[in-house]
Amino acid sequence: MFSFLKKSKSTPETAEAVPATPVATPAADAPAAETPKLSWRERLFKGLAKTRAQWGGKLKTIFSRGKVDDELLEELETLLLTSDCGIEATQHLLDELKKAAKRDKLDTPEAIQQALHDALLETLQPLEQPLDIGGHKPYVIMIAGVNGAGKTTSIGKLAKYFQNQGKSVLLAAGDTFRAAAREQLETWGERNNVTVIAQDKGDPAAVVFDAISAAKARGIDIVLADTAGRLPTQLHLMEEIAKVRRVIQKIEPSGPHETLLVLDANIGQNALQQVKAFDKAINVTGLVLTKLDGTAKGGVVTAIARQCPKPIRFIGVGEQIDDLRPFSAKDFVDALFE
Ligand SMILES: Nc1nc2c(ncn2[C@@H]2O[C@H](COP(=O)(O)OP(=O)(O)OP(=O)(O)O)[C@@H](O)[C@H]2O)c(=O)[nH]1
Repeated sequence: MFSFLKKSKSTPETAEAVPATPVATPAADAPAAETPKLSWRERLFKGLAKTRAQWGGKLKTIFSRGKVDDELLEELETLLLTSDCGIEATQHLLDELKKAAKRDKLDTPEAIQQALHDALLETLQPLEQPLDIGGHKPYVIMIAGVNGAGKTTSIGKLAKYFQNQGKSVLLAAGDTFRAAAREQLETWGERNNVTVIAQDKGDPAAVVFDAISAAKARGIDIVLADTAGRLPTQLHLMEEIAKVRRVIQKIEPSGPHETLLVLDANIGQNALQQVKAFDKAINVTGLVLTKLDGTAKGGVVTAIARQCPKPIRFIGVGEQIDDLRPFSAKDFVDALFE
């Protein structure tokens, strides 16, 4: 019933190989079946509980004064900084609040809270740019990030997400460094009933090259290419991933059509360095922010918005297959204030 394909160097890919039959099966939902099904908004709300807990009570106390004075601004500054908003975004939000207070003569806790809500929303809105996968077939998405950021898991979730939109997907197991990553991807592929192109050992660029050839031969809509985790300080590995990108361009000159950097939200402010370093090496076009459920550092999205604005294509708020969705600034901000 599954059609994933494990490929080795000695068995070159051909168009006649096992055809992909990318149809979601009930098995794709198996891990989620034991828990009650929550809507995405409910899961987002639950996922952001830690960040909200950090804000919630404190915001009420801070805003209870009912006027925007120096003391309020100082307390709010501390709260925003401890939520990992970063200095630049914190200053921006405080300035916006001061402006609104003057303009609209804010004099109730509710009005001040609403003004902060609106300033946050305005700051994050530009990052809401959903991925448009039209225009190229196959649409090649390269996934990068540091070790353990959630790349392989996100690929599994994305495969399901795209299948639900009626798209066929092929996975490239470009993490040839960690054997378990390949196995993990194959498990995800099996669950989602999609082909996985893998090699036991070898060159990640070659795996991705083969995967794109296979996708072209089979008329697949989307290639999701995994890569091994690496730190921006490991220069030889950054060069390796830059090579993967160059090799993609050899077989698909317009690709990769999206280069996603996966960031673990727990790293807070370090996210900024990672975006800058990966962007330099592989021209990052979008972000996936994972593990927002495990952190009180959700404020890092505002730091990203102000200091290295890249579209946040998806956010992850849990380990289940449905726990990754496109970023909606309004849903995100609402979930922080509800
Ligand atoms: N709670 C939570 N856990 C997540 C989320 N996304 C990924 N994880 C978990 O994070 C861990 C690491 O995920 P992987 O997908 O293996 O990370 P990776 O980036 O592929 O790791 P390497 O291959 O070692 O670089 C796994 O236990 C995942 O289940 C999320 O949104 N929330």
